[in-house]
Amino acid sequence: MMVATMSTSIGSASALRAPSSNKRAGRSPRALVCRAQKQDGQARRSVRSAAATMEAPVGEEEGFQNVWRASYEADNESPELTKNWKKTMKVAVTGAAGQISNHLLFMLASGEVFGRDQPIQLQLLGSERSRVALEGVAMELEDSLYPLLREVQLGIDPRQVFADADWALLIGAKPRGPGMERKDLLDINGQIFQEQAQALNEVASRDCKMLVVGNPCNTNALIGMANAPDLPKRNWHALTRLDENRAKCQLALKAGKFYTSVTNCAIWGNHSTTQVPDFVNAKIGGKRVPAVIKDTAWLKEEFTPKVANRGGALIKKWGRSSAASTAVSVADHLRSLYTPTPMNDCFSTAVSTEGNPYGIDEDLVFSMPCRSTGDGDYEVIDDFVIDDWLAAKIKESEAELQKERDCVGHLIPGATRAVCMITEDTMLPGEN
Ligand SMILES: NC(=O)c1ccc[n+]([C@@H]2O[C@H](COP(=O)([O-])OP(=O)(O)OC[C@H]3O[C@@H](n4cnc5c(N)ncnc54)[C@H](O)[C@@H]3O)[C@@H](O)[C@H]2O)c1
Repeated sequence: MMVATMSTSIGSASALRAPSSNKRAGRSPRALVCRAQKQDGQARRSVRSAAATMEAPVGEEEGFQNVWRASYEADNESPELTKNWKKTMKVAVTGAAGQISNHLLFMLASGEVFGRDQPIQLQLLGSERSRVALEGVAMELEDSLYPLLREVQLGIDPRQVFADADWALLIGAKPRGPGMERKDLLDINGQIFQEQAQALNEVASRDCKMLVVGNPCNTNALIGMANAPDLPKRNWHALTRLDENRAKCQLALKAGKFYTSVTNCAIWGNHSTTQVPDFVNAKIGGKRVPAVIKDTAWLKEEFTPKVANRGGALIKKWGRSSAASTAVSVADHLRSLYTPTPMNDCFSTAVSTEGNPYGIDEDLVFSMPCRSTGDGDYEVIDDFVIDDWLAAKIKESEAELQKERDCVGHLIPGATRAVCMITEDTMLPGEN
């Protein structure tokens, strides 16, 4: 039972206090701790529920300006529920007041992503513009009464919000504004990821894993890994699972099968219109796709662009970019890392190409077929067949990523090249 409602409004005058009788009355409440502080030494307030207040007075913690925390303390009421729970996982999410997060946060808190035995603490990063909206998000999380959600922190400073994070889901990024060229967007969002990576390098768990969703996600992840030298490069991912899911759906529709029969379906390359959905190695009902869908022209000329342009087609219909299916694909991505990959299957994730078995430039973040033993880590599968068609397509996506890398050389420590050759105004997924 919750004993206090939380007001996270910045500067709200009334401090909420739970009835002090709750603990003594033996109700063992799920105690709510709420702190709201105003920045720059202005008036601050700290609120605690009775259960917590009786144990210790609230102090003002250094470095917690701009951070609002709602902490659900274990109430010891149901030891049966919690006795097999794992250690709380700290999951930082950026762009937490945005569309994708609005779906994803609730999936994370419910346990359907990391498991019903995995309590989590959400550390939510917003931008200056979205800070009030973020408080609304926290209110909805609170009202959802998720037992596994142990704590929520809100803030706009990555150095505070990323503290000890086990996972950082980096969703927040700026959309392209009117008249903005693609190279400008690479620069603007690249700066966000440079700053956030530096913060992760300083304060996150040394095993922290990062998933970049904000576009252009491959290059943002490349900037991230270069600016976080103390975190393992292989822990950086960029999301291409949505593209994989879209490819599976189209193959299943064409074959007249249910999508669960589509396996081994990889996306190669950039999360952009040069991405390569791999029908050469994909299977339907255990058979190679070209043996099931014999229409090669469809596979090459319709399927491939349809998957690559799906985001844009969706915007035309709906007026905004995919959010729910993106959140689902983030959940799929995370689950794939914590579930052993079945034999003869794979999942797609864009990761460092260092040491890759396909001869791809070793200094990129490139989507490739991977498998996991279920421990959160992955390996790149090394025996995919690369025919001439696939090889040529992979080269195109590689060339695009090389150009993107050159455009953001100024954000990559030690980069040897920082000349932007992207003159054409190509689109990011979802923009067209
Ligand atoms: N990789 C993929 O498959 C995929 C799919 C869909 C969307 N995306 C990308 O995901 C990103 C987010 O999409 P959305 O629909 O949620 O957008 P959105 O505009 O609804 O939300 C983005 C949020 O991020 C916040 N933000 C901006 N800069 C920030 C910063 N520096 N720190 C923290 N927060 C910041 C904004 O205030 C906003 O609340 C976009 O870049 C989009 O292109 C990627």
